[in-house]
Amino acid sequence: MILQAERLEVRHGATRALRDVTCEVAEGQVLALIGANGAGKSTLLRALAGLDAVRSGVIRLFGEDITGRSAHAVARRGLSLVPEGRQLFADLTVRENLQMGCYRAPGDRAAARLRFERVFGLFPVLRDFAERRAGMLSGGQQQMVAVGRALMGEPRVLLLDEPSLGLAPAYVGQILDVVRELADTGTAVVLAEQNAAAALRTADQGIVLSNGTVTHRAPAADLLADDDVSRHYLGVGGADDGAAPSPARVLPEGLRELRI
Ligand SMILES: Nc1ncnc2c1ncn2[C@@H]1O[C@H](COP(=O)(O)OP(=O)(O)OP(=O)(O)O)[C@@H](O)[C@H]1O
Repeated sequence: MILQAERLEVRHGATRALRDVTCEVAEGQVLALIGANGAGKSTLLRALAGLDAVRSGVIRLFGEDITGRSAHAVARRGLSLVPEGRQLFADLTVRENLQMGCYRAPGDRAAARLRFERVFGLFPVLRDFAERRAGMLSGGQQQMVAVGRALMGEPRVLLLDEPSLGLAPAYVGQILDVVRELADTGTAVVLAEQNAAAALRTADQGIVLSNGTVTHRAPAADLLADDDVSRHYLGVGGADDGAAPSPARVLPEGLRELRI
């Protein structure tokens, strides 16, 4: 396993955001993290990336204990996080934003050019918009820049926090296709998503988080077929729904979601 976490506990003040969470991801595999709002998905990704302090438990990257290491040290060992909300530099161009991702693996000009080519190969629209300011792009295109920027550091492990959030279905498919492609070329990916059905269709393994603990752990295909998971996280239509599934939101009986 490239990345392993054992019995993690993370607190935010008085809130125990993660309790006894164990997970792992292998080279070439996608692990989907499923769960409702506030379940602990972002906290788990941030803990793995060295951004949230781990109170107890162990994180190993390539077999090395990295628990308590700084985010910078973890990044240098080949792990990259694409945070929720993208966090691009809106006033810089697409090319400049991508360039920012190179700091982890500076290399020479030729190496940088190859990395640009790889990102443009995965997201051709970014080549066309390379000199545009990132803030002018659509949400889906900005998400591509965020993923592309992470890839410029040539990570062996990629953590993605809700990459489909707010995107049109066409973009969701495009981003998740690239995620699959990255895994198929050897990257280990951890994908946190409320868009559970789409994530599980992309993933090899999945875990479901609820209130900071793991409630289900299984191959992604088994989770897609699981009645309990389907009812709570996959929305109407569940695994067979080809369209973008509804987000995991369980409303009290009698209440209908208000769509504006
Ligand atoms: N900086 C923080 N300070 C205090 N509490 C926090 C902080 N970040 C998260 N929490 C709490 O920790 C718990 C887990 O939150 P987390 O953001 O990890 O969940 P999530 O599954 O990623 O949800 P979302 O999909 O809304 O991002 C929640 O109860 C949340 O309110």
